[in-house]
Amino acid sequence: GTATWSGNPFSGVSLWANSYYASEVSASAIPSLSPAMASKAAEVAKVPSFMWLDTASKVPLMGQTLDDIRKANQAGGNYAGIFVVYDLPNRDCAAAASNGEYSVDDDGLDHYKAYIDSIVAQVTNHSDILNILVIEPDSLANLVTNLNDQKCQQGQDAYMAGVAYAISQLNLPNVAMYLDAGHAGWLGWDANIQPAAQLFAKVWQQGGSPSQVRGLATNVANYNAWTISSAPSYTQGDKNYDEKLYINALAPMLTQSGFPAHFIIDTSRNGVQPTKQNQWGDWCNLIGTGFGVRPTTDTGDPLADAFVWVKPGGECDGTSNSSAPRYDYHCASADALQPAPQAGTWFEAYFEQLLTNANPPF
Ligand SMILES: O=[N+]([O-])c1ccc(O[C@@H]2O[C@H](CO)[C@@H](O[C@@H]3O[C@H](CO)[C@@H](O[C@@H]4O[C@H](CO)[C@@H](O)[C@H](O)[C@H]4O)[C@H](O)[C@H]3O)[C@H](O)[C@H]2O)cc1
Ligand SMILES: [Mg+2]
Repeated sequence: GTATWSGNPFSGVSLWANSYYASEVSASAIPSLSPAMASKAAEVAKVPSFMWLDTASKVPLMGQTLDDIRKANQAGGNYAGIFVVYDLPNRDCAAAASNGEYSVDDDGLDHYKAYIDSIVAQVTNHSDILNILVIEPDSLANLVTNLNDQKCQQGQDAYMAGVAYAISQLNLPNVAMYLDAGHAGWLGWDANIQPAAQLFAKVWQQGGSPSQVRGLATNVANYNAWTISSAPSYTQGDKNYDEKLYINALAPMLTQSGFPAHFIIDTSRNGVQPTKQNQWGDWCNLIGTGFGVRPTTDTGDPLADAFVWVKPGGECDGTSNSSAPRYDYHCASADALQPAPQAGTWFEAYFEQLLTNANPPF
């Protein structure tokens, strides 16, 4: 029958650890590790992390993953698929490291709609499986703080229309969605948080106030604590200096704007607190980080549906090679691990850093 959800979509399901990430670990990590570390690495591959659909050509891989899940569920499992929708035109507009395949200058919004349609087809062909989706990391957050950046300014309408299209088309019984909401260090500031709440509510309403949007995802591909006893120095006076403070400040503003939201928080790389950031805005391949709390619904906060691993630990944030395409200077900063390959490709030294520093340990 059709998979459905109500309340917390994470309650009562197991999350799927996809074979794409497991193959990255087994191909690139295991062979170069000591036997002791190799067996720990094999454990990491079993932790469910989100699969990023960062090109249209990745969508068939979503189908293969859903086929794997179907087999496991027919064998008695109750697995949900976990995917990131991530292909807006002018993607990652304020940075260079994760720019995508589509541009507003080249019919990007039409290409994006076709990309969304292909995801809808996969979800529809697997209506027996629950899909939990994070929608477009860094997109709306960039519209809050970076409209001074030309690529963000030019992409603004496509971001709004693209996200509205995505949530209206994916408003299906076997889908639960969380819009990306940056993180405490990005939007938690007094100057940013209210405009952010209004923007999230506006996009949700422009998408038809879809029932299958459960709320927002925070800290995606970032390193903030869920909760920390005192404000680290790099938080520079932002009263929302961790993700728990951020979502508890944001939630009532969203409700006031007519958007009742719950949250998921990316804990894949926040195991070491405080971080070693020189600046809170240092987002690329941060040194000294570790895998954080494993995915769970046991968050201790009614606003937080789950801690999840959205960023697959070991996949790079961006190249440190200044002569390479998509080079972003943040990836050559003093607190960024170098040398680093292209965004999304395997970064073995980073994986080993995360594993060595994991908290809780493997
Ligand atoms: O003292 N004060 O009162 C005060 C007030 C306001 C201040 O300004 C705030 O400062 C913040 C930094 O502290 C800025 O936050 C950074 O913004 C960047 C985008 O511009 C984000 O980068 C993205 O990160 C993603 C992964 O998270 C990457 O996937 C993506 O590629 C990458 O582009 C950083 O995370 C995020 O930390 C805010 O914009 C800025 O408004 C500062 C001080
Ligand atoms: Mg990125």
